[in-house]
Amino acid sequence: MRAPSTSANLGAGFDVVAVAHDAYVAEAYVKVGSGCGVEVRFRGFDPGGDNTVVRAFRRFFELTGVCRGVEVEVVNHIPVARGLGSSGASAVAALAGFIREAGVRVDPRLVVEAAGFGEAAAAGSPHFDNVAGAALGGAVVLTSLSPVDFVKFTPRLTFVVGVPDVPPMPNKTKMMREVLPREVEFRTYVRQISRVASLVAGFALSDPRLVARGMEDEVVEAARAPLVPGYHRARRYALEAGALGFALSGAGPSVIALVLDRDADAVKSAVARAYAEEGLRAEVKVAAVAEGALSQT
Ligand SMILES: Nc1ncnc2c1ncn2[C@@H]1O[C@H](COP(=O)(O)OP(=O)(O)OP(=O)(O)O)[C@@H](O)[C@H]1O
Ligand SMILES: N[C@@H](CCO)C(=O)O
Repeated sequence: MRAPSTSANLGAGFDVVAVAHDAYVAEAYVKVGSGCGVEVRFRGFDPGGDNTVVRAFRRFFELTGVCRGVEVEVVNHIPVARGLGSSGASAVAALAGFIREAGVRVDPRLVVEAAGFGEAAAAGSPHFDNVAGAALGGAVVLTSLSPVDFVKFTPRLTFVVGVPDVPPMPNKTKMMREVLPREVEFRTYVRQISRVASLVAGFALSDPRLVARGMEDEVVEAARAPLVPGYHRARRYALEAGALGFALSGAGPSVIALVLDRDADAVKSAVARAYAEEGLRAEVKVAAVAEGALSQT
């Protein structure tokens, strides 16, 4: 089973918006037997015993009242701790693999809720955006956090994803959530909800210029950008090269630019040049919106 990489937030949509893209994938190979409990092995990066997959299954079995013996092998091609949803995608791929192998029908909202709780192993607190994107694909908007509910759109969008090769900060997402302001000024709040409205309208109308307007953010990115190597130069060069919008991918350090197809190569080169001038190695890819893991169940 495969689950796509995702970019959460997209600027103003903190914790409630994510897009799934074909930049990378996480794979899970699942065997279902008798008994009750899950054993997970990781090929490549191993996050240790308390990981998102184990926590997601634990929550899934609680929510569904179903418990089976499950063996999972995860092969994660999504760069870890880079803001591309690696922790969430591995849990979603594993759960979707279980659903297919066990031949059960499950409300997608339960899958997203279980995997989102699993994210606490990575981020210190549950968040549902990355896992909703990995499960459903497309552009997902969380319309309720408790109980979890969402709307999926399938806009035709093209992105450039920049992944700087910087030493992973320990507990990166947890730390990036701790630097966020506790309060915002009311007029700031109103500007932000206008941006989220623009994100949603842009997804619904498949209008990249509306989506781009929602990728502005003066709360979360303002707090996080100073901690992200290359962010400002990559943003400036991407916009100068024709990008419509630019944002941190999730909690970073990766970045995501929204582009028209005709500008994709120019923006990709501009972002690569920005990182090179910062003395950073980076992988920069053009990516399209991807389908989610549950489309294969
Ligand atoms: N199944 C898993 N796969 C990857 N990382 C995991 C997993 N379970 C727990 N982790 C922990 O989470 C960290 C990566 O999660 P983190 O949230 O920091 O980044 P990410 O998921 O790659 O991207 P994003 O910022 O979009 O969430 C790893 O350093 C690891 O310690
Ligand atoms: N919405 C989460 C996404 C983490 O990838 C955050 O920004 O902390």
